[in-house]
Amino acid sequence: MLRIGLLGGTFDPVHNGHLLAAQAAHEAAKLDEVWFIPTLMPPHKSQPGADGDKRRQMLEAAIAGNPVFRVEDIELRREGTSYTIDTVTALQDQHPEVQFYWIVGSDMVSDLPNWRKIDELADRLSFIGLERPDQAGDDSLLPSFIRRRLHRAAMPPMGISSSEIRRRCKEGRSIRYMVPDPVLEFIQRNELYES
Ligand SMILES: Nc1ncnc2c1ncn2[C@@H]1O[C@H](COP(=O)(O)OP(=O)(O)OP(=O)(O)O)[C@@H](O)[C@H]1O
Ligand SMILES: O=C(O)c1ccc[n+]([C@@H]2O[C@H](COP(=O)([O-])O)[C@@H](O)[C@H]2O)c1
Repeated sequence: MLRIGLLGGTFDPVHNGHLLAAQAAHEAAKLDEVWFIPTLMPPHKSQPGADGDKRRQMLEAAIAGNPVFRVEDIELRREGTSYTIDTVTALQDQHPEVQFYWIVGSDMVSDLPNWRKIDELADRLSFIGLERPDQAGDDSLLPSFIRRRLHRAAMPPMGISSSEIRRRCKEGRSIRYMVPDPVLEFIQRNELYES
């Protein structure tokens, strides 16, 4: 059975922290592939700054050349709020032969109990929760049905966020080495995040 990790996010824009997170999950959980899933409308955030197609193009540019990374635009093609349960249900229907894992950043693990239909989601797949090697995540506060389905994967801390990148662009500061060069070129060419 193919083992595929799903990394959902706004990716506004994708940055090196996302790529390292995908790589760490790939290695720790012995995944065959990681699929990046850009949200159309994130459940717990304001609307993205860049439109879905531009965020998808930046992702494609970021992962080019890595045969085990792929962009899955299922949420961009579905109207309304991008709930993970809807995405996972659809992907499992389309790929019954695949074992899926949902990858979550260390800051997101404690939020899992608030996700839509989290009990059904935890029945459908396991989670890979990234954690800093020097700072183990405290899972004792999570409900046991989530804890049972949570695998931890160590990742060297990388203090980069999309909001920091957008802030830097607005201030005219450099984001070089925070995003892959093709993403930097795309942002500059399209004058993204300048206002
Ligand atoms: N630097 C990072 N290290 C590890 N995981 C990350 C990092 N940045 C984001 N993630 C994880 O990647 C997923 C998608 O994140 P998202 O697209 O919201 O990026 P973000 O940088 O957190 O964005 P924003 O700053 O706009 O909130 C989430 O699970 C998030 O926890
Ligand atoms: O389905 C939910 O209720 C839910 C609540 C919060 C976050 N998520 C998903 O988690 C991923 C990361 O979220 P975010 O807010 O960091 O972009 C993204 O794919 C979201 O759709 C999903």
